[in-house]
Amino acid sequence: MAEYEFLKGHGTENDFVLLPDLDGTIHGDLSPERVRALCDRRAGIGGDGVLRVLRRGDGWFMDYRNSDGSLSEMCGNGIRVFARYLVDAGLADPAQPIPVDTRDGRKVLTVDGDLITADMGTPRVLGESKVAVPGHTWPARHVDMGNPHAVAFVDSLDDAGPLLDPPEHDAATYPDGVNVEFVVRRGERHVAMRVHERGSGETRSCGTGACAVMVAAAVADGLGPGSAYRVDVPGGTLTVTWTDDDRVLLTGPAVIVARGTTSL
Ligand SMILES: N[C@@H](CCC[C@H](N)C(=O)O)C(=O)O
Repeated sequence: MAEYEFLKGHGTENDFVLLPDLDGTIHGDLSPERVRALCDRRAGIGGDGVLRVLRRGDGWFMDYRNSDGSLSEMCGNGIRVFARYLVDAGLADPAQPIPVDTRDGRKVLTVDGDLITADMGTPRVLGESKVAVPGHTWPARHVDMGNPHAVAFVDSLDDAGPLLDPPEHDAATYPDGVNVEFVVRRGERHVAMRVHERGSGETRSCGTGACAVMVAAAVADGLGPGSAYRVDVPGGTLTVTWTDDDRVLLTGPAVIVARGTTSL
């Protein structure tokens, strides 16, 4: 049985299985079944998603899959873990910006010791719809960070309940599903969130989600580009900066915690 190299890493406990496949010859067509097997927390390695590391031209491509095997355009924590892998493996110089292509286009990462910042590009602040869990319904702001988000401000993070199932949402607004964030205020420019991710369920952090939350909070506060928020997630703390030139920067820790081989 063939054995393949893997690594395991996380960004604020949003965890991933990394599959180095630099020239694209190892993993072929990474099937949803294999992704589910790798992400299985009992029979597999366990993770919220898979990051396949591909070389593309003179740069890199992050082939991201949710734990249910579905594709997403972008993963903000995943791309920071991806950059950590490149640096640890000697494939990228931490003193230089690191460009990584994704299904949402090129992102550029910068490394500052334990912290990695991803330039996530320009957010799209769209309309409002509703999200619901049993017993609660909230208005939710649609923010597109390359992938879709619905941001709901709630009285207590407990109100979201166990989040075992995807929250109800407007299928016309989100024909491909949605990542739903529940947010409370913690202080000035400081919020806390829980998230139910499309394709992965409740996770302990979501980078694109933290960016969507920051943007929704800033808009609600009458702010916009030129502001920064602390965003607490169950797995740690992220900093999101909305720059004067309308780009969103996501900063936080990203670590590789294990490496080995697998036949999965
Ligand atoms: N955890 C990620 C987002 C992963 C993709 C998402 N579940 C989707 O389907 O859009 C992040 O850190 O951004």
